[in-house]
Amino acid sequence: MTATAAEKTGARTTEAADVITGARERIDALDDRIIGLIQERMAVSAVIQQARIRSGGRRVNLSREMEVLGHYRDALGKPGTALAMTLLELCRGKI
Ligand SMILES: C=C(O[C@@H]1C=C(C(=O)O)C=C[C@H]1O)C(=O)O
Repeated sequence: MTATAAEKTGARTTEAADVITGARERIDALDDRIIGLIQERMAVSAVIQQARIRSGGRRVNLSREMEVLGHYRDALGKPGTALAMTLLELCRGKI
C-alpha cells in the first residue's frame, strides 16, 4: 500500500504537503553534504593523529579539543558542544 503525500508529511492540505515534500528534499541533500563533510573531517583528523603518533606523541590532544568544543559552543550554544563531542568521537574514537 502506498502512503499519500499527506500521510507521509503529516500535512492536512495538499499545499502544505507540497511545501514539506520539497523542503524535505532540500534537507536530504543538505544531510548528504554534511555527511560528506564529516567524512572529510575524519580523514583530515586521521592524518594529524597519525603524524603525531608516528612522531612519538599521543593520538589525543585535549587542549586542541577544548578549542574545537568552544568553537561549536560559540556558534551553536550548548547543543553545539554535544555535537562537537560526537564529531570528536567519530574522528578519534572514544577516550
Ligand atoms: C586532529 C587532531 O587530533 C585529535 C583530533 C581532534 C579533532 O578531530 O578535531 C582534535 C584534537 C585531537 O584529540 C588535532 O590535534 O588537531
